[in-house]
Amino acid sequence: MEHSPAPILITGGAQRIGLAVAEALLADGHHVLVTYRSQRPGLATLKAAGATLIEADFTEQQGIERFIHYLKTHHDRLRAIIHNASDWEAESESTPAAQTMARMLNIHVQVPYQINLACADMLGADNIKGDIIHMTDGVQDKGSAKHLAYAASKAALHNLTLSFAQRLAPAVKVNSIAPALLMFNEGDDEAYRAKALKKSLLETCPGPSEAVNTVRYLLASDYITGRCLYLDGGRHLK
Ligand SMILES: NC(=O)C1=CN([C@@H]2O[C@H](COP(=O)(O)OP(=O)(O)OC[C@H]3O[C@@H](n4cnc5c(N)ncnc54)[C@H](OP(=O)(O)O)[C@@H]3O)[C@@H](O)[C@H]2O)C=CC1
Ligand SMILES: Nc1nc2c(c(=O)[nH]1)N=C([C@H](O)[C@@H](O)CO)CN2
Repeated sequence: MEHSPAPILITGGAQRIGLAVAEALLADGHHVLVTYRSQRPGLATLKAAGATLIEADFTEQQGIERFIHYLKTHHDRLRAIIHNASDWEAESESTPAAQTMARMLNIHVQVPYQINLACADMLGADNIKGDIIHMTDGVQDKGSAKHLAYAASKAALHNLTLSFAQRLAPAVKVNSIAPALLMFNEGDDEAYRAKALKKSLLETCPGPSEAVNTVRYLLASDYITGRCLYLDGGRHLK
C-alpha cells in the first residue's frame, strides 16, 4: 500500500532557527510537524505552508507525556525528529541553582531522551533511514562560565547522540549539530554583538541558513551517524 511520505517532527519551531528549518523542509516538500509553546508570528506562516502545528509545553513531565501520547495516537511513522526546543538560561542570583539545572536538564535531556525512546519505532519505515538530530552547542566541549547548567545539559544531549546512534543503527542515523553564534537575540546591544563577532575567525553571525543547510545535509546522507557538525566560524581556533 502506497504511503504518503512520513513527516518530520521539529520541536520548538515557532521562531528563529526552528522556524527557518521548518519552512525550508516544507519548501523541500516534506510534511512537517512543529511543536510550539507560545503563540508566535511564525506560526501563521507555518500553517499557511501546510505544517501541522502541535501545542506542547515540555516544562512539566505531564506535558512531555501528553505530547508523546498525541504523537503516537495520531501518527504511525516519522522521517526524522529534530530536537530544537531549548532555553538559554544563565545562572542568576535570583534563581536557585537546583531550579536552573533541573530546567536545563529537562528541556535538553529529558525531552529528547523520552521522545526518542518512545518514538524510535516510528523512524526508518519504507526502507528509508530515519534521522534524529540534536541541536546542541559548541559549549558542550568547553563549558561556559555564565551558562554552566545549559552547557552541561548540551554535553549530555550530545552524549545521547552517541548512545542513540549505537542503539538505533542501522535503521536510524543520530547526529548533533553544534552551533556557536548563529542568531543574535533582540536584546543584544551593539557592544555585545561586536564582542561576540570577534570570538570566531570568520567574525560573522550567519543567521539560521547555516542550520538549514546542515539539516538538509544530514537528511541526505546515508553514512553519517554518531557525529557532531560544528557551525562556529572557526571559534575553536581563536
Ligand atoms: N541561536 C543561536 O545562535 C544558537 C542556537 N543554538 C541552539 O540551536 C537551537 C535553536 O536556537 P534558537 O532558535 O535560538 O532557539 P530559541 O531560544 O528561539 O528556542 C527555540 C524554542 O524552544 C522553545 N522552548 C523552550 N523551552 C520550552 C519548553 N519548556 N517547552 C516547549 N518549548 C520550549 C521556545 O518556545 P517559546 O517560543 O515559548 O519561548 C522557543 O520557541 C537551540 O537548541 C539552541 O540551543 C546553539 C548555539 C547558538
Ligand atoms: N535556546 C537558545 N540557545 C542559545 C541561544 C539562543 O538564543 N537560544 N543563543 C546562543 C548564543 O548565540 C551564543 O552561542 C553566543 O555565543 C547560544 N545558545
